[in-house]
Amino acid sequence: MDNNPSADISVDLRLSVSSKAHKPTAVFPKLSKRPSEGQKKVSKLLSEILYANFSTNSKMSARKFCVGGNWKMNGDQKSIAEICKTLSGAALDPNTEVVIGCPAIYLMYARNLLPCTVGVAGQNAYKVAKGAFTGEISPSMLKDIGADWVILGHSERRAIFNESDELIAEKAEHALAEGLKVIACIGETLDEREAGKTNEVVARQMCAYAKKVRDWTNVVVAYEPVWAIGTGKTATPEQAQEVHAFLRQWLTDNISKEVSAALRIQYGGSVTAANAKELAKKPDIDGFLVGGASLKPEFVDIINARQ
Ligand SMILES: O=C[C@H](O)COP(=O)(O)O
Repeated sequence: MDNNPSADISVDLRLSVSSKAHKPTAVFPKLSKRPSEGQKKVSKLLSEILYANFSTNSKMSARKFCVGGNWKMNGDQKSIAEICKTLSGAALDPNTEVVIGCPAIYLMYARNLLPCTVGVAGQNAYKVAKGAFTGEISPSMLKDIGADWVILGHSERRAIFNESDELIAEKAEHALAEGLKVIACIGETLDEREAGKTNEVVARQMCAYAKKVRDWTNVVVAYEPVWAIGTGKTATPEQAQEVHAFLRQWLTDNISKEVSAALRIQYGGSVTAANAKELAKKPDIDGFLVGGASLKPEFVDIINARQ
């Protein structure tokens, strides 16, 4: 039997977990006598395999909650100063990353008023660094004035400004190359949902990003069902979780297990202080992208939804 360590061993797969180290302490074969060398080898191997899986799961639960406020084309100096004052004076959950998507013209103004722990995002950026592109702004310009993020592929950019999956992916590729972090939006319309095409649509949008994005470290995906945006019709926590779980599996199948475990997926669409806590309990919802409510004091409660 020593020569064939895998033979005749029944293994107890339950993990003994140290709450401090978050590491299984041991996995031992059930033995009626002292373990042989072969059995010890099998036990060690199983411990390593299980610890590797456990580590991946630990990373999943360690995804830092990330809440974005997308102010869209709203605000002026006075109202922005008020929102920034509210955020500066509030006790924000230190375990939640906060990003404000501000109209480009007020980005530097907001940057100077917001706490330094709050990130600032452009709401769009073009796919090249500079040139004859009247009206556009580039990722390097955003970086130059203190933004560290950009929101790309929002459904309003897709629907109103006819941005294609391909253009959005090119923008993401360039923004990442310039050192910005990207909130990459996806989501289905009501017609697509009612036609049973939700998964197909979000997979197509993810595929487009995946053709251009090589390193997902600085990407957060925002799943925003278009029918829930600005309508007051939030996806139920179950509906949102179902799509987030599909996306997680899509990432495992098409990118890698590691990216799937680490990538944060936000939910967006009529998130309010009233529904944020329940949504935040879902295992694959790693934050929110908030429109209307991010302009109100209740945004603080949304940021703190996990407390
Ligand atoms: O980017 C944010 C989304 O469009 C959600 O907007 P909303 O919270 O007003 O529905």
